[in-house]
Amino acid sequence: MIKVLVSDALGDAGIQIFEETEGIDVDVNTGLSPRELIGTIGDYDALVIRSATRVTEEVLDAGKKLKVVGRAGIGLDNVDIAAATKRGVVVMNTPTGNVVTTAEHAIAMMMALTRNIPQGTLSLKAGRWDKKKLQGREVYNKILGVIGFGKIGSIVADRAKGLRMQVVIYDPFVAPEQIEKAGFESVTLDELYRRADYISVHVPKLKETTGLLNKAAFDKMKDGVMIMNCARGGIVDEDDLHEAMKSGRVAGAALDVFEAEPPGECRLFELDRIICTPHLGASTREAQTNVAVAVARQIISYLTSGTVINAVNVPSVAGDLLKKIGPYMEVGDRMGCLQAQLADGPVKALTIEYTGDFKGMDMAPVSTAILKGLLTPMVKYAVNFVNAPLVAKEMGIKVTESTTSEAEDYTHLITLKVGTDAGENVVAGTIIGRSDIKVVKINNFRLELVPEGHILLIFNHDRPGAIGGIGTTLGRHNINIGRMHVGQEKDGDHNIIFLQTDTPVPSDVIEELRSAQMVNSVTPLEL
Ligand SMILES: NC(=O)C1=CN([C@@H]2O[C@H](COP(=O)(O)OP(=O)(O)OC[C@H]3O[C@@H](n4cnc5c(N)ncnc54)[C@H](O)[C@@H]3O)[C@@H](O)[C@H]2O)C=CC1
Ligand SMILES: O=C(O)CCC(=O)C(=O)O
Repeated sequence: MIKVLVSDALGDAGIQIFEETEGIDVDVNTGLSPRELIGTIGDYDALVIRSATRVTEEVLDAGKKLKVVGRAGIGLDNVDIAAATKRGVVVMNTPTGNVVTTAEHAIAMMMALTRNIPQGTLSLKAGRWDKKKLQGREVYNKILGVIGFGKIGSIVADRAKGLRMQVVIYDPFVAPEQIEKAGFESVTLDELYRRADYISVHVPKLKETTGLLNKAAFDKMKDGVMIMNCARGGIVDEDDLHEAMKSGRVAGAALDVFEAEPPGECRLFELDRIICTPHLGASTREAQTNVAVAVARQIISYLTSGTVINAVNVPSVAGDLLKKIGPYMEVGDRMGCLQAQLADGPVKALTIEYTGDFKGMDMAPVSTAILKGLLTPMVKYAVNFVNAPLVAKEMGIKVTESTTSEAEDYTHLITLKVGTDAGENVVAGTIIGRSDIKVVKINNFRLELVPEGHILLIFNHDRPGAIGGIGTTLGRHNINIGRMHVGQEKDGDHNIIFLQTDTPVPSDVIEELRSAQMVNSVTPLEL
C-alpha cells in the first residue's frame, strides 16, 4: 500500500480521490506539532500540505520512505526544497488552481481598505454611526502599482483595468514588451514607488524579496499610499510599515499574510487603518477544490506511474512523453548501472551520445535516468531522478551530452562513455521493437544482452571448450544459467560472455572460475 499523510486541511474532493484510488491508504492528521510530524512521517510515501506544515530538514530525515511532498497551493517557502532534493524527494505544487481566487482577494482588500468596510462593520456593531470619520476614496483613475507580474499579479492588473485604474508594473523578469502587450506600463521599482496610489505585492518570498517593502522603499512612496500584501508575510517589513503608517506616509494597509502565522500579538493591529485576513487569499470553495484535486492527481500519478507534474525540483515528464521515452530511460538506467560496475576506480567523466532518430524527443529525463543508474551502485544513500544531477555534481563527475541524427546500425542508439583514471569503458544500448531493452556493445564487443538480474561478465580466450568448462563449473555448484550471450571481439581472439544466473554466484565459485584455463577475468554484476 502507498501511504499518504495529509497534514493540513485539504479539500474533500482531493481526499476522496486518494480514498477511491486502489493501493492508496490516506490519513488526514492536521495540526501536528513539528515533533509529532517527525514522529509519524516515517510511515508515509507522500505528504500533502498547505501553508501551515513546515517541511524542514528534520522532517525529511525522519521521512525514510518519503518520495513526494505535494503543496495544495503555490508558495513553497514552508518547504526546505534543497534538503528535499538532496534526499531525492520530489516537491510539487499546484500553480494555477488558486490564482483567480487570490487575485480577487487582493482586489477585495483594496476595495475594503479604500472604503473602510471592516472599520464600518466594527463601529456599527459597536453601536456607532461613524459616517463622517469613515469617508473613503474612489479607485477610479488612481494608479495601482503591481509588483510581480506572474500569474496572480497579471490577474490583479487585469481586474484593476476593469475598475478603470491605471496600472503600472514592476517585474524585472518579465520583458517590458510583454507587459505593454497586456495593456500595462512597465516601470522601474523607484518609479512605481513614486507614482502609485496603491501598491499590491505578488512576488514569491525569496531572499531577494524579503523586506522588499522596507523603510527605504516607504520613503520613496507617495504620501497617502495604500499597501496590499496577499503574497507572503515578511515581503512587507512589519516594523517599517508600522512606522510609515504612524508617520502618515502610508495611509492604509491590507495584510493577508504575516511574518509569523498566526501573528499573535502584532503591533500593527493597534492601528485603525490596518485591515487584515488570516491568510485567506486562496480560501474559496472553488480554489480549494482545484488545488486539492490537482495535488491528489499529481501525487498519484507520480507514485503509480512515475509521471512528474508541476515539480519544482525535477523536470516534468508527461504521461505521453513517458510512454515514448520510458524504455530509453530503462535501458539508460541499466547501462549506467553496468558502467558503474565495470569502472576501474572513481568515475571522473560521463559522456552520453544519442545517435539516430531522437528528433522531437526531450531526452533530459533519459540522461537523468542514466546518471541515477550510474550513481546508485557508487553511493550509500538512495539516488533517484530528483537528486541524481546534484549527486553527480557533488562527486565531481563531468557530464557531457551530444545528439546526432546520423544512425549507423541502429535507428536509435545510446552510447555511454565512462572515464576513470584507468581508462574509458564504452557501453551502447537500444530498444528493439516497442520496448525490448538491449545492450549491443561493450567496449570492442558486439552482442545483444538483456541487461537484468544476476550476471557474470567473463572475458576469455576464444578457444574450443572454454565456454563448456565454465558451464560445467557452475553446474557442479548447482547454479542454473538462465541466459547466455557471447560477444566476439572485433578483430581479436577474445570473447565476452554474459551468463545470467537464477541465483547470485557465491564468491568461492567466482574464484574457481577465475582460476580456470582460458578465462581472463570474471566480474559479477547486478542489474
Ligand atoms: N495569500 C494567499 O493565500 C496566496 C499567496 N500566494 C503567494 O503569491 C505569490 C505569487 O504567486 P504567483 O503569481 O502564482 O507566482 P508567479 O511565479 O506566477 O509570479 C511571481 C512573479 O514575481 C516575479 N518576481 C520574482 N522576484 C521578483 C522581484 N524581486 N521583483 C519583482 N518581481 C519579482 C516573477 O518574475 C514572477 O513573474 C506566491 O509565491 C505565493 O507566495 C499564492 C497563492 C495564494
Ligand atoms: O493554502 C492556503 O490557504 C494558502 C495558499 C497560499 O498561500 C499559496 O498557495 O501560496
